[in-house]
Amino acid sequence: MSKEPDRLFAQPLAQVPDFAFNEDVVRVFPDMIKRSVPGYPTIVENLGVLAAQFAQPNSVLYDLGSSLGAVTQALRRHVRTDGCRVIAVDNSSAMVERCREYLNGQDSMFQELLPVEVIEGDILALAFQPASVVALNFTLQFIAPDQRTALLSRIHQALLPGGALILSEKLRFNDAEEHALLTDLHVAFKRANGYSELEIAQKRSAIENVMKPDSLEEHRERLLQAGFSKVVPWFQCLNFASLIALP
Ligand SMILES: C[S@@+](CC[C@H](N)C(=O)[O-])C[C@H]1O[C@@H](n2cnc3c(N)ncnc32)[C@H](O)[C@@H]1O
Ligand SMILES: O=C(O)C(=O)C[C@]1(C(=O)O)C=C[C@@H](O)C=C1
Repeated sequence: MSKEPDRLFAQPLAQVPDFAFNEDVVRVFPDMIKRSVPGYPTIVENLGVLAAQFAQPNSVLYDLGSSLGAVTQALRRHVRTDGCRVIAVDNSSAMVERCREYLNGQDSMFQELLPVEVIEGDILALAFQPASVVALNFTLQFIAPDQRTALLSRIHQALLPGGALILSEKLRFNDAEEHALLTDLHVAFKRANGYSELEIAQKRSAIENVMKPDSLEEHRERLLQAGFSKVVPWFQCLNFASLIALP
């Protein structure tokens, strides 16, 4: 994985462009996401552990919005169920290209990994195959809010009995005091990871038009509306959380 440090927002920008998963972001993404998302390494590794509990024989495990394939690699490290294969999907060609390189690297280091296919495409236009595990790891927040229920319904329809959707997101909070406290603590987390006030401020304005977090209550309601029977939060660190949704 690239070790290049994220300095994308370190210099003052006359106008901060909307955040995009382009080649510049791809180069620094492993560093960016680890220093920006509290609990990210724990979520990714345990997503593999959880997936191993829900994986059903001869089914697909989806990594939707796979970026560089961190979740796909964790699935391949942990799932041993017969006949499973991973399908990773991302609509950023820069991400997909680098993801394929990293997965080739994983293939050359380990034997008997689950087969994987990386698709460059829009998850909103995907024809889902019967799946036992679907991971949306910090991806739904980048989908237009009015498209989210339809996507989750289609995922629900594809899920096999015994399977699960694992959904990780940045959260907002309906209680203003809770929202302010956890937002401040997230800024402190970024500062402690070496980001300057300028970097934090410019990143915030880059993502505010493209990334729309929901509250835990909104997620729960929407998942139930999409047909899921049970929603179980399994991880929260500051304003970032991960949920298991059962079909
Ligand atoms: C924050 S990143 C996901 C991080 C990744 N899952 C991980 O755990 O390392 C969000 C990803 O979703 C992808 N994405 C956003 N909208 C998408 C869409 N409609 N279809 C496919 N991928 C999408 C972006 O290109 C980006 O790579
Ligand atoms: O809230 C932030 O500042 C973030 O950086 C969050 C977040 C995310 O949750 O995906 C946004 C964009 C980058 O992909 C990395 C992290």
